[in-house]
Amino acid sequence: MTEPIIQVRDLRREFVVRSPAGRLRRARTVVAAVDGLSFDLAEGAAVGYIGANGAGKSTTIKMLTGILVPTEGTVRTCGLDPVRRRRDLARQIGVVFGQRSQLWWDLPLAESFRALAAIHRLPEASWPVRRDELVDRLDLGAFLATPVRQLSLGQRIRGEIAAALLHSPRLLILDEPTIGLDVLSKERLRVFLAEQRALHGTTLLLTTHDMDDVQRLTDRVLVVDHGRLVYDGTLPGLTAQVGAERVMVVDLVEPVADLGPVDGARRVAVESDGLRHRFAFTPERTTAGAILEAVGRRGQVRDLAIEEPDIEDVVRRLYLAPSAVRRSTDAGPAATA
Ligand SMILES: Nc1ncnc2c1ncn2[C@@H]1O[C@H](COP(=O)(O)OP(=O)(O)OP(=O)(O)O)[C@@H](O)[C@H]1O
Repeated sequence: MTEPIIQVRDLRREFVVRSPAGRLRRARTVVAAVDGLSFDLAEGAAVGYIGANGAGKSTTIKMLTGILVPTEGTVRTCGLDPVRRRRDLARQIGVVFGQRSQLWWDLPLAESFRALAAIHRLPEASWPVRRDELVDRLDLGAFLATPVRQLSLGQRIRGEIAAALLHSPRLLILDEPTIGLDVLSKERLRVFLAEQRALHGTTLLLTTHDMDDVQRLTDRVLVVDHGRLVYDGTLPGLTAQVGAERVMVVDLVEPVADLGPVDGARRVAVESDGLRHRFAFTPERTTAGAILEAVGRRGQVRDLAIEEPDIEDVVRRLYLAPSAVRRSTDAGPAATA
């Protein structure tokens, strides 16, 4: 069997936090941001790493990429110890932190790409081809001469992703890549990432608070809570386990005040004087197709959309029922309880 591209065993990272205790004294508390984490990622996988604020996601990613030293446990990324072999690892991975730039703030984007090509020692004969592909697919042509600090958030994130993929890494790690982007920019980014994965087989590890990112881009979900893994499995498995509902939004051509009961679905709202109807459902009870068929018998459907449950809501439900969820449905090491 080939070695996992990421292997994490009993990983722990502590931080010392000092807080005021009385007028002159400061109390010293040790916080375990990551607390006994174990998992494997196979090459080619696409994994969503999710959890509430402060759950330990960024700390894990920093250890996977060699930025932070673990307090205990082991990490191997691309078969390497990330701290000792950080330079070698940098040639095999691409990392994007949505809220922090890795580009040169005062350099035009094109110069940042050139600098990265030099750092990674990419062959002069081939790297411009890759750059042009990325510039084309990410629609960056108009901004190549613009200093990074003058780019909009959406333009900058596209630039960051192009920079992270310039050296065709085996593993792409994205920390909140769509944060702050508008709906259209998010969508374009997801299409691009899915396409890159299909073309190059790049392994993807993604932290996000956006359920649509997870749904569109990943096939496995790891949920972390207080630095511990509390779920390892598929997204449908996770939403089913916590009973989270999807919502189907149906717009009609002509208003209908009451569409009547729809088997397996719960009517959430009727809006715009009967033009828009919302139905909540779980895949165990019915399907989007069955709801559409039932609605179509009573009115003419103009448009529809499915709203996924909110990640924060799913995670909250998961935390509320911890005993039910501490299991692993994927191959590989069981989630640590
Ligand atoms: N340098 C640090 N010093 C002290 N505490 C830290 C440090 N970095 C992280 N922490 C703490 O560790 C915990 C985990 O933080 P981390 O940033 O990994 O969470 P996260 O899951 O990425 O959160 P978010 O979704 O808000 O980005 C938090 O309680 C945080 O306050």
